[in-house]
Amino acid sequence: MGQPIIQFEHISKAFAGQPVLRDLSLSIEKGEFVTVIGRSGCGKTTLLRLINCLITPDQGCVMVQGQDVAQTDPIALRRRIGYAIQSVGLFPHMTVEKNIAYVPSISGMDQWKGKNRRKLAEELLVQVGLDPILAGRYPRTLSGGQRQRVGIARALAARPEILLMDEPFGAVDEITRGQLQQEIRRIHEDRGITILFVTHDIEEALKLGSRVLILDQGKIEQYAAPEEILQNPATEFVKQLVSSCR
Ligand SMILES: Nc1ncnc2c1ncn2[C@@H]1O[C@H](COP(=O)(O)OP(=O)(O)OP(=O)(O)O)[C@@H](O)[C@H]1O
Repeated sequence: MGQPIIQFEHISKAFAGQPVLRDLSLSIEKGEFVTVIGRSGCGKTTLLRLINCLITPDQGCVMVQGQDVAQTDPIALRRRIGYAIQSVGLFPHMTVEKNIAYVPSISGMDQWKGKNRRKLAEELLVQVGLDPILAGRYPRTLSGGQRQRVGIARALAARPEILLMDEPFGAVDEITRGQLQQEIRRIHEDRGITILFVTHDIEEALKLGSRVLILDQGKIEQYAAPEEILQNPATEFVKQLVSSCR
């Protein structure tokens, strides 16, 4: 095992005096697919946003690829880390192609210049299971599921080594969700990318994760492979969480 790609070292974070994460330490190895689960408000989004420096810890540090994120230019850091969220946040005045090309373009990635841009955007659309013809459309003309997929394509465009996904499949129907799950699995396998994926659904967490991180009250209840969690739940909380999955 090499150096962890992401490390939380004694992280504490409170909002308005309310502790959200308490002295949390965690190492994530390169290439893992970590699913993050816990009750609403337990700090899942906070954990993700500490990685790309959208928020800063009160105590402790977060290391990404061996570098303390507090010492890293946050803009450069965010360009290296894909971020896909439930609300997607596509730019409404830009075509799908331009949305997807946005980060690579502002990062000065040469291969995204000129005619090649359409080709690369179309390739990404195909990877996330969409018809490449959508490249020329505007977000408002897409369905919710299509927008979700474009959001993932956009997060992947700059070929990040880390992809943060915050309930990316929360707003789609069950069939689309199943398809998106397969697609993200395939992308994970093909690219060898490290993924952190927040979900409310324990079955999804166990199905997708190479490791599952279970949080409660700002602490780690268990961080282990799905089989281990099912066979040896570390706490009463984990036992209850997985009780419906046996
Ligand atoms: N910017 C902020 N200002 C104040 N409080 C915040 C802020 N961000 C998060 N919180 C609070 O911190 C706690 C954890 O929030 P977080 O979004 O990390 O939870 P979560 O586990 O992702 O929740 P959910 O599953 O509902 O999305 C919540 O009580 C939330 O209200």
